[in-house]
Amino acid sequence: MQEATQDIQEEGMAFLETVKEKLKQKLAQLYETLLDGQKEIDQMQEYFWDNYTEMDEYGYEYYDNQQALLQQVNANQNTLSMKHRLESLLDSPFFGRVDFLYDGDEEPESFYIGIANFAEDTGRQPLIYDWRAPISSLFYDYDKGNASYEAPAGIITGEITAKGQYKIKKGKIIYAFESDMLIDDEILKQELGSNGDVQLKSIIRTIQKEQNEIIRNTKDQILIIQGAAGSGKTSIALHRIAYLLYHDRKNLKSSNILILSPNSVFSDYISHILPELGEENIQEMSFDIFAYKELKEFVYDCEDRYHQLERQLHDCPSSEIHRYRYKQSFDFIGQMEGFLAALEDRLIDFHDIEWRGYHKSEEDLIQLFYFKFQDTPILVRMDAIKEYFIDEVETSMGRDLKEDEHIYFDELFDKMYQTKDLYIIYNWFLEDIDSPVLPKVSYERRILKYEDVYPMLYLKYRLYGKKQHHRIKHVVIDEMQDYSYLQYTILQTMFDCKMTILGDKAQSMDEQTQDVLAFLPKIFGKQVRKIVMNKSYRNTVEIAKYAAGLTGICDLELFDRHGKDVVEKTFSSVESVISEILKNINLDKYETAAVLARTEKEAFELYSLLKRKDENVSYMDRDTSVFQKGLTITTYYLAKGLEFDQVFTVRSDIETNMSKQADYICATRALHELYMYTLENNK
Ligand SMILES: Nc1ncnc2c1ncn2[C@@H]1O[C@H](COP(=O)(O)OP(=O)(O)OP(=O)(O)O)[C@@H](O)[C@H]1O
Repeated sequence: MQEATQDIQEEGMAFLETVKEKLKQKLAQLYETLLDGQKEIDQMQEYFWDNYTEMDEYGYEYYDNQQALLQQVNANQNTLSMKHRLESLLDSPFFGRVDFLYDGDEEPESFYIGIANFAEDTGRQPLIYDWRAPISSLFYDYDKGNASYEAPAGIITGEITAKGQYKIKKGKIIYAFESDMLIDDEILKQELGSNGDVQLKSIIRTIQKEQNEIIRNTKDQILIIQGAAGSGKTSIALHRIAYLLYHDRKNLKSSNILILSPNSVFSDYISHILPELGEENIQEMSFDIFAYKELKEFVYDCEDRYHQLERQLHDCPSSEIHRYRYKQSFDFIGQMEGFLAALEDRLIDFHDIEWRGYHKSEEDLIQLFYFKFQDTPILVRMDAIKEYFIDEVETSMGRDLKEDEHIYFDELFDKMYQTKDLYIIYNWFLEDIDSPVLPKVSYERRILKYEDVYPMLYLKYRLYGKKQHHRIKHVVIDEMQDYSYLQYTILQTMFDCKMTILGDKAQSMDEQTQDVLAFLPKIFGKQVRKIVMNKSYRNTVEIAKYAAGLTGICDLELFDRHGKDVVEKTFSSVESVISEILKNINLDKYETAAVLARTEKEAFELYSLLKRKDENVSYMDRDTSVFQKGLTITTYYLAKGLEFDQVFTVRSDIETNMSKQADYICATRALHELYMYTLENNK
């Protein structure tokens, strides 16, 4: 073992020098190309300005010049991103090595694995293999001994004769050793023991076997990952995207991927991973913001999920909570479908249409409406009939209609609808099912409660039709437990593509933990594959055990990293809590710490008090878009998905139905130290 490690070290060191040399040569070539490219751009611009006035009257020369310029700018951009990639390779060219003896060969070959492929020239065998290359799976999946990997040509078999792990920083080896295990636990412990960052880290050096299986899964249409807090779900989903982009460059671009993330801070927190892995960043969106934009035409503003949650945290009547839940359920969709089936008769008043001798009788219109155009959504069906009629008229007149004539026809056909206002139609429905109706107010005063946002969006899609988002080929849904049956139904109709859906039922924001796994197969059909991950990596054993005890989770596997015991303390005043936090906070040792409260009001009060003692604290609310280093004060629900070196949970001693989940979410945010503080009588 000693000897083997020495080989790995010495050969690694020699190889490092060779690779660095080649990387430097390649970079020097790139600098030249960049300079030439820039010169070319300058000359093109100069030529353009000198000759602008003389360019031909049809603009062909102008157009050609612009195109040439654009091409050169793009070429420079590509060279620039290649330069960035090679510079980061120069800093740390590889982290793994596998010596593989192909069946039938006499000598093993060494493969070095890094963040990206690097070959001296295109077409030559790589010196460094991208962690996503087929051969690299040997590094993650096997110990020394018999092994195989899936290459484009089929399964390749052989034997791993040696494996090495390296840490290289600024071009120097920090450590190198031979490891006959998958990924040495000591290395993982070091990675996990390091301080938290304001950005989620890339885990390519230490991806675990069960995680690798998910990252490299290209087969399943809908992949659902139910994973314990800190099991690496978000990391895996993002590494999976990087893997899919690498393997299907022809069909999949970063613009074809959409991440539905809970809020802007979370988007910021995960935003740098893909660029770090050599891919472009991808679109992220909160479903609530999307829904709000879709309904903007009918309502002035919409509440988001956090408004609803805050109401629940402030003891709103249970009837209201039941109504909210009911409005997101399967049964509610059924009721709405019943309403829709009978809506046509109530909504439309057919009558004859007459224009300059051209005529459509009521019977004709009914025929067209119920037969010819029956598949067109109701509120745009009259438009289809109008176009049909206009077509007949124009053919017969032998000319196109003028703009004012079109306006006349628009009004004529629109008048047959009682209303096209979704807000009013939704209110008819609420009346029908004996639910409290929305206030009958002008557009500027229409603020939609959260319970009505998705029902109204569903209604909109059924009455106006929905946009198919064909450009999107993969959707990632994080925090899956926080989406309702209705939301998944809408998502299923919007996106007919692959999905990675991940979450943890124990981290539900609602007081009822909902198991979305129970209904997702009903919505997405047989194409669903579910994977459960029970091993938690984020927290120390002490914190993970404490957190598991809060919710009664007993099937959790813990990674063996130890730290301080969890501190539980009760206080009689908020001032004493503040001084205890200030006593224990250690930002000399750590990077990030959080004070997590239950409600917005409580969080803001703690923030104001802490701010008086220390300028360097940040308050995070639902509009915050950047996660800062240092001390952050926020609510438990906004801290979901994030992690901090130290966590101070401040809760009142009044138990509510949501206390358990809130405590669990807070506790599992802590990497190294957890303090659970209780404030008596909420003072
Ligand atoms: N294989 C790994 N190597 C190194 N670190 C890892 C690995 N897997 C997970 N981690 C670390 O564990 C922590 C938790 O990961 P992540 O946030 O992806 O988990 P999660 O399951 O989404 O958590 P939660 O649901 O609690 O928000 C992160 O710090 C991540 O870097």
